[in-house]
Amino acid sequence: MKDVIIATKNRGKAKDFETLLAPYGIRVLTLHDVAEDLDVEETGDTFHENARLKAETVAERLGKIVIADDSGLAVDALGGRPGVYSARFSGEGATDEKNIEKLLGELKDVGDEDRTARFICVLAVAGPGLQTRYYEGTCEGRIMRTPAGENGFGYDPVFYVPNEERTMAQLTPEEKAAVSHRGEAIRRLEEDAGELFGAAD
Ligand SMILES: O=c1[nH]c(=O)c2ncn([C@@H]3O[C@H](COP(=O)(O)OP(=O)(O)OP(=O)(O)O)[C@@H](O)[C@H]3O)c2[nH]1
Ligand SMILES: [Mg+2]
Repeated sequence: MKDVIIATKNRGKAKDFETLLAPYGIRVLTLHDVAEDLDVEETGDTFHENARLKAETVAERLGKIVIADDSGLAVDALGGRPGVYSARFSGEGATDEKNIEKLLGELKDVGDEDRTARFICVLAVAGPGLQTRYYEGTCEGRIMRTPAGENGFGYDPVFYVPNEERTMAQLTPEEKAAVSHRGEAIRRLEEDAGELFGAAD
């Protein structure tokens, strides 16, 4: 069993990574396991910048290779918002529920045709002696008018995936892994995984 460190405190993300990496016999460690006290300020304007900040700060602290994930929801009718601010959309003390409420409020008068959106995920891999690398994934969908489904996290209950004819939160973890932005980014990283993390046991 190999350990891979994901520089995140988001338990929903961590679960996504567990599902994605379990087939390779990889155990996921997060900041809750390796550096609970570390809070990296996400001061960047782009997913790449914030992913780099998180990956490089944690890699430097631990002296190990780490993966960071910066991700979010871009809604066309909102000019790409909430984007890099997805986690903080509803302001101080934001929760998934409050973020969804704000999103549905802003889209209240937007017709079905114009509710297109995408999830974006940028993974950064940083480590000692390594030039930081990036892997990107996206997932196209539409914003529902009411939440549906219990799985996943964040905006998953209001993100409808046309090909699956269900919301992201109505998919099983394995189904989400197959279609999500995070899944696509991990599959791109896979090509370099042997070199970065050593051959799987
Ligand atoms: O419904 C969703 N399904 C997903 O699959 C997903 N991926 C990202 N998001 C949203 O985008 C924010 C990331 O912001 P983010 O990258 O800064 O992460 P975070 O602050 O939650 O944790 P950390 O990794 O920074 O510790 C999250 O909180 C969510 O609101 C998602 N929502
Ligand atoms: Mg964050």
